[in-house]
Amino acid sequence: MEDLKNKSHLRRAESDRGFQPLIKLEDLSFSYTRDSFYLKIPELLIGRSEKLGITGPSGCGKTTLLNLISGIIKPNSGKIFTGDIELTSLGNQDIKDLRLVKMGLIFQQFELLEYLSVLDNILLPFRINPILELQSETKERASSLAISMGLGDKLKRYPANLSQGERQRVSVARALITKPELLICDEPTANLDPVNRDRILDIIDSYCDKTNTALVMVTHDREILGRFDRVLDILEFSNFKDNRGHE
Ligand SMILES: Nc1ncnc2c1ncn2[C@@H]1O[C@H](COP(=O)(O)OP(=O)(O)OP(=O)(O)O)[C@@H](O)[C@H]1O
Repeated sequence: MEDLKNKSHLRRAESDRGFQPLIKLEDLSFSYTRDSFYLKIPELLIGRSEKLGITGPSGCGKTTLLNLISGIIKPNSGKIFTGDIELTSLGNQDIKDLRLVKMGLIFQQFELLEYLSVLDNILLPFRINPILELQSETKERASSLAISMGLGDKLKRYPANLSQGERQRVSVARALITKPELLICDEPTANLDPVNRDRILDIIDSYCDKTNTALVMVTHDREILGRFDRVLDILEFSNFKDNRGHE
């Protein structure tokens, strides 16, 4: 348990270079309507190149926290900052734009569009939002991301003809195509075997290391906790009760 609370990376970052968090949550509280579940987070700072793992039992609020950080849902009170921008002060369209430009999202179920090819799935953020301009350089970047993930010969295929591991690699490439400052992953390896799990995690790790991209990943898998700079147990912040007596 002590390991889970180890904040040495953050303290090191703070003392090394006058710590400037990429994400800051302040006095945050959140509950779903008429639901007894709530999250209360006095303060949470995520460093600019930090790798943060989020754990806790099913239903304790891990996905809820990711949705708050990415602005998909809004807190009842408190503030969320992305760099200098107060996300919680923005309107819905500005939040969407901010998410699109600064964050890459990867989900357990891959969330690929079945009627688009691998290449078009990777380019999706550019196709659905006019604030991102699709240039020939972007297509070249999509191809090289795909090649670096072992998908170079599958750019014209459709998701139905891919393996689970390949589908998740496409969704990782789609999350990285916008060069996000923060990669948000909700159990990205839950549907993969150990070989594909490690391949995906190695791709994400080395991309984040090379580009100083921050990473926030929800996981149930204790075997991968050693990959993170810090691991946060959401039970610290929620009033979650489960049938094994956790409170
Ligand atoms: N849209 C919603 N409306 C009402 N309650 C919700 C909603 N989404 C989630 N909840 C409840 O909020 C709590 C936290 O849910 P959340 O999905 O964040 O948990 P989790 O830790 O990610 O769970 P899991 O590990 O099973 O994915 C749960 O009790 C859940 O039932």
